[in-house]
Amino acid sequence: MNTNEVIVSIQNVSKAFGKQEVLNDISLNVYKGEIFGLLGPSGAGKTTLVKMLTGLDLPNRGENHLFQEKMPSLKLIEKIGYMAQSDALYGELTAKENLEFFGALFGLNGKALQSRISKVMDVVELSDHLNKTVHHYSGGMKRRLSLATALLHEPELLILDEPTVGIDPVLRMSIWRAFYELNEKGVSIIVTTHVMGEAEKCHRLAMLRDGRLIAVGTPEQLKADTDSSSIEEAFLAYGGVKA
Ligand SMILES: Nc1ncnc2c1ncn2[C@@H]1O[C@H](COP(=O)(O)OP(=O)(O)OP(=O)(O)O)[C@@H](O)[C@H]1O
Repeated sequence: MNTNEVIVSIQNVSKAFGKQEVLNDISLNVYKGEIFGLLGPSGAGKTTLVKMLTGLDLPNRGENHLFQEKMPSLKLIEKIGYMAQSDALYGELTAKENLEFFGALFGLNGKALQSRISKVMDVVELSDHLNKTVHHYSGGMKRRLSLATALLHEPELLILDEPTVGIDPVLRMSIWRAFYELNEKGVSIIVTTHVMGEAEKCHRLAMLRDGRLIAVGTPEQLKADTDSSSIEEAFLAYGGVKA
């Protein structure tokens, strides 16, 4: 369901921590309706880039625009769902209590909040564990609950930082099914990964290495342009190191 409407515009963005340049002149558009992947090995700069897209960090040079609004912008908070790399959940609370807390932050309450909670728990297949203390959740369940918190306020754009890291292949497939279902309902998704198989599931991909953009395109284009039979081969052909 790709469209021509640009919802994320990354314009000549660079970022350094001290003397270490972590992102170098990145320019990139993401269109409404896309599942867009940021692929690169550990340390490539994926998290740094998505943090800037959510407004949690600022570039040293360049600008990020989301929905035609320069980031950071408080106005956009309701349009974005962000799932960070590490789960930001309260272990001593139940899943329901966690979701009530995060829902309240977005101004949800009463029946509307309870209805959203049951909907998002259904999406992540955790409905049977609503009243379980998060402390007793497995790592994979926590990832899925984090996704549920990102979905609560029905964001138009989901930004997911390695959402399936540490999750077994069966669960990974069920999470990707959830992404496709959300996408079919009009949600655009930006997802970071270093897993080649996941990159293949995205509509378009940006390949990052050492803070530089080395290629952008559909998985099919990237493979065809490098005469590769896999995304991994294409990544190496573009000058990436093994992710
Ligand atoms: N707050 C910070 N202070 C100093 N250096 C940082 C900071 N955040 C990130 N870095 C450095 O920036 C580089 C890129 O990190 P980043 O987390 O963006 O990479 P990544 O592609 O997301 O990697 P991973 O897949 O391991 O999460 C790394 O060398 C990291 O050490």
